[in-house]
Amino acid sequence: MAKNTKNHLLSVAQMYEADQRTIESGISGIRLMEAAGSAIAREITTRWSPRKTVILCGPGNNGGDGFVVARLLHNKGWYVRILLLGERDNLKGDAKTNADRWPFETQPFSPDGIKDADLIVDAVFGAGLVRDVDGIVALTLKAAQQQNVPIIAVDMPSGVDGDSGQILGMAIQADITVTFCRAKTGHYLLPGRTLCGDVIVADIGIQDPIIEQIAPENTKNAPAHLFPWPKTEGHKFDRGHGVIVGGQQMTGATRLAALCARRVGAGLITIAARGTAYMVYRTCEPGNLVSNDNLNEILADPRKNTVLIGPGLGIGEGRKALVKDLLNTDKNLILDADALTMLAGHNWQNRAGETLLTPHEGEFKRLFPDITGSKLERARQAAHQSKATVLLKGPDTVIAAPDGRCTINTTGTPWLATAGSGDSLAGICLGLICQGLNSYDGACLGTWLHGKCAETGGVGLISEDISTLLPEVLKTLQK
Ligand SMILES: NC(=O)C1=CN([C@@H]2O[C@H](COP(=O)(O)OP(=O)(O)OC[C@H]3O[C@@H](n4cnc5c(N)ncnc54)[C@H](O)[C@@H]3O)[C@@H](O)[C@H]2O)[C@@H](O)CC1
Ligand SMILES: [K+]
Repeated sequence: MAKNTKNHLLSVAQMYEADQRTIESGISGIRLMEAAGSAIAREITTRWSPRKTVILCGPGNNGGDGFVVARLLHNKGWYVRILLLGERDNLKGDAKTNADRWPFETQPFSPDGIKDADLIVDAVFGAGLVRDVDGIVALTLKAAQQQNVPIIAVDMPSGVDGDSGQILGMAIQADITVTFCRAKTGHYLLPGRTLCGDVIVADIGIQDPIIEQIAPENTKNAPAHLFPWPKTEGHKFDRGHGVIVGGQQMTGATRLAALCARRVGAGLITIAARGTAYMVYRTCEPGNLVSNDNLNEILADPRKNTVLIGPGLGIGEGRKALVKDLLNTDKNLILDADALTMLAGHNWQNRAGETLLTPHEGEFKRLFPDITGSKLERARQAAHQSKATVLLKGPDTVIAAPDGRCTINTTGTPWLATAGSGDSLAGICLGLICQGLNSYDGACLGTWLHGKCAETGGVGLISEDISTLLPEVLKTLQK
């Protein structure tokens, strides 16, 4: 059966491979370029009326796409000028063919060349960006930015690395970015995601089986069908029994996590608590089970299958020993916040249960000080090293599995940057994993739901709202 590959994200190398395989299958490069240029022209003409347009063409095939756009807009009666980087005679292949189809002069790159533009098409660099943008290109792109008119980026905003989303030298801020076949990882990793504006993925005739053969390891967002809907004949014990190691002082963190775990359908949640905190938990939400038994005794019940430790935990030798002991159990384990901090320098081993680590950037650096690279690559390496699913938090959260798969999450709002938001996310993941999702699926779906709650809540969101918003978000998943 054909797989749904629409959520897959390609690396730049995979995009070249998809182009190449398509060309080998009998669709010429020139046809692909015509389809790419047509898609861009279509996106422009459906949004804007004819106006003075400047197309910035680079020396490669991104520039070739620009020549196609110029021709198609000109044929529709638009006034179009092209600024070309480098010599027209030096163009090669499909880009040369399309430059030859442009019967007018081109002008060299210069800030002055932008002056009368009412709309700018950035066809300078796409997949082929290999070094920092500087010199006359940087000056011309800056002038384009200062012109304050709509900017349409072809494939990627020039200066943004298609894999990492990082800026090479400088980059242009686009209003829309039209890319081809599938989005690339750099479209969704920051700062690339912001610089792209709206991302439009256009079909240029690359067939799905080619993407299936390439089998991209990166995706965007969790498939919603993973949600473990309660069954009519189900029982609370079929829906998992999660345990949260309750914080002694910051009891709110544990309570937020427990609420979220229950909202996503966990059958039972037990808070393991000691001392005065035990009474706090006993007198709060009545739907939580609360136990002050020894944690080993609590976990002796095999139905208690998943443990969350970290929210509000604090740091200390006893607590560190507790985290290490949990790593030696066969329970599914979600390690968050202080639990992660205490594992700096840990020698990671394969575990019997599922393991999910949910660090923010600071915790990640303490846990994996030697890992460098793009956010995607760092999460992937950390998952490989720790043999655990790694959920690297941020506005562009990345979830990585030890087998190399990664998901970039795109839901959420800046209102999630608030105390208690991470505890809620850990709780959602606990609720999903205790119901039987593996740690990767649970983390991907959990992050997606968490972000959707923020989008649904809108402005003024506080962490207490997240669990309350979950039912509204879940309703949108029901067919
Ligand atoms: N068959 C294909 O491969 C297709 C490619 N398409 C387009 O082709 C693009 C990729 O084309 P290319 O591989 O030619 O790459 P690009 O056109 O993105 O850039 C390559 C050129 O830019 C130069 N360059 C790179 N970084 C530079 C810098 N910082 N300063 C100055 N010069 C720099 C390189 O030396 C090379 O000449 C895609 O982004 C897409 O727009 C589309 O037409 C669809 C089909
Ligand atoms: K571009």
